[in-house]
Amino acid sequence: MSKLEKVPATIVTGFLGAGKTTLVRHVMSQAAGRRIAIIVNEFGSLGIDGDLLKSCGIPGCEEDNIVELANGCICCTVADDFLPTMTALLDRPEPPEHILIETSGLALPKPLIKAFNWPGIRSRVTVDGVVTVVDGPAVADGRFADDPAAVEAQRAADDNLDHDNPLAEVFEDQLGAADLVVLNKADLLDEAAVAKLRAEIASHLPRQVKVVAAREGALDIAVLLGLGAAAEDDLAARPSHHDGADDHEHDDFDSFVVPMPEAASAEALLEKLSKIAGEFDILRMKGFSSLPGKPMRLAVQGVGTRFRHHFDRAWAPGEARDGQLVVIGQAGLDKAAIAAAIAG
Ligand SMILES: Nc1nc2c(ncn2[C@@H]2O[C@H](COP(=O)(O)OP(=O)(O)OP(=O)(O)O)[C@@H](O)[C@H]2O)c(=O)[nH]1
Repeated sequence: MSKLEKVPATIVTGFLGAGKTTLVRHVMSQAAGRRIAIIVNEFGSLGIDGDLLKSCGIPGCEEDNIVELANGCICCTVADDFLPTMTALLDRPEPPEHILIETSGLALPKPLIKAFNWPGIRSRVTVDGVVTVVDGPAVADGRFADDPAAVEAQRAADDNLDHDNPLAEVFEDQLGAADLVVLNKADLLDEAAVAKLRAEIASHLPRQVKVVAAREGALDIAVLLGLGAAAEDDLAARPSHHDGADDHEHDDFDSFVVPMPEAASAEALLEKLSKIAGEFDILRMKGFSSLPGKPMRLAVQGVGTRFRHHFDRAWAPGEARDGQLVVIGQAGLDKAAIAAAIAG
């Protein structure tokens, strides 16, 4: 790459648990020696996504290549966190050939795209494309849908209101910014459901954007990278519910960390967590636990009531085998009751 060429950056966005980290891992598995740096941003404070990437064993996912921004959503911390991080990456003796930015599941992509117009980086890096990952089954379950009666009632009081569901707003902002939509978790959907979801997603897209179905974010790197969108030059085509607003808040959502006791088995733990997720309508849980006598750490992931686990790495000698779990949901979660249920 000549010094005059801008480094392309791909923004991977999508709601909590849609499969962004899984997709990033898949891209890295196809890097074939290409120098790809990853910036990963999380809403929860444990830095789990970064940890899972670093321990995945794929060449390129070494610690040096991954920068974690765990200080809230990237859309609100662009000036403090994102820009210095970007500058530091570009100033490396061997700058990355491509940069992947995984936003938090609650981040609005537009302020991040706008940041690429800042004088310090505008001439050095460009948004190659915004890839929006969609959790197919969650959309099919109506997670992002409004209650039409509630919207009508609230609209009577507020002309500007267009959603009663805060998830719907984040979902639309993420689709509004997309250059490519990945309809993920197709393994959990039949053909008719995929066709219906394509139509539903298209109804939220402000312009013609390709929608590709995927399992585990497994798409060819040539489909995902090299879109050449220069999204920072094209902001008007990417509507946001927060256009015109100087600032926005994430106070519709809440996140906290609770200790997770040692469980008898992975199956028993997952069954218990899934029940709690349903009971308290929790959106996302992820964390680590220890099993008696097992040398490996158990990583657990929940999206709604759907859970998965794997053993991610050995506990280090002398390391406290303390389990921890990040819980994310809509504001007003009963933290004490959830912590008690997990401890019980
Ligand atoms: N069944 C199924 N599960 C998937 C698929 N892709 C990802 N998952 C699972 O969904 C869960 C969430 O995946 P992640 O890749 O961590 O999602 P994310 O969007 O990075 O999550 P956040 O960073 O918390 O917003 C994990 O348990 C994944 O294994 C898929 O295509 N099918």
